[in-house]
Amino acid sequence: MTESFQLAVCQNNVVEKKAENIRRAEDMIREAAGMGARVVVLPEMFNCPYETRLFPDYAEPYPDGETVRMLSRVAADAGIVLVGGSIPEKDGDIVYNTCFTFGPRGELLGRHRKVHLFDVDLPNLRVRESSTLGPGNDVAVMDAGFVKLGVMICFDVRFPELARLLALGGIDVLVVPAAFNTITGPAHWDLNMRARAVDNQVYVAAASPARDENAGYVVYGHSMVVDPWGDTVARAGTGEEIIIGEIDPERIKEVRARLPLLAQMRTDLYELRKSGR
Ligand SMILES: NC(=O)CCC(=O)C(=O)O
Repeated sequence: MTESFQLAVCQNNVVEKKAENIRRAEDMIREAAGMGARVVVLPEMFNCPYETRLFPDYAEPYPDGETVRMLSRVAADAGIVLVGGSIPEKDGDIVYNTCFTFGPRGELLGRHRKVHLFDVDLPNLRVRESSTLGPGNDVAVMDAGFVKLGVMICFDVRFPELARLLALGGIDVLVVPAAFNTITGPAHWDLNMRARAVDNQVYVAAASPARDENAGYVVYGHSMVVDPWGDTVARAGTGEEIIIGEIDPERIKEVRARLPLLAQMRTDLYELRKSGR
């Protein structure tokens, strides 16, 4: 990465009607591009209420789905890199929680299927993503020319090994489309985003949907951009909002020069193995 640029995170409301979610996302992406953003990020399941039983009904295939067509078209119209949050993606008999990223000509830069499914038992909150979703099996660095990006979807962010693989692959920004909730959010949202930034000395851009107190699953909100030192560059409230953070290559260089963590790894003692799949 050689030059600074503006990155925007869109924290959109998600309602029951899929078409309305797609329309709202398009409006916010165009607004963010108009504010000068070169990279725009959407949240996890931005076109679908976050309820596991609904994922198959909202699922669509690539490249013929209405949501992915909109993402590609708007990325090209606005000339931006668009990290399309995530949507339920249908491939054969399996539904994945998938992030599609498009480049400034509307080309597909990469696809990340959520690797770690959110199967948890929390106080008053039991979630089994695996009841309707299959896990992804790939880790990919996306090279957009002026920046290298890696994507982890929500629960993925709790697995530092995946972030480290992406950092070793040379990413500048770790993008986390997410939908934490009002139980884990206050405890662990900022902590995880800042920790992944500090561990790997990269920027982290975390995107949440806006909060709806009447939803079956109440999301945390507070989308944020964190710099490689762990400082919060921008942070949303809980409502619908666009936040913008500057991504500066000099900041990455400075932090890595002061604390050369990646260069000081004891790979003679430990090793991360990429799966053979
Ligand atoms: N959608 C998710 O993966 C939620 C993850 C979450 O809330 C967490 O605390 O982790």
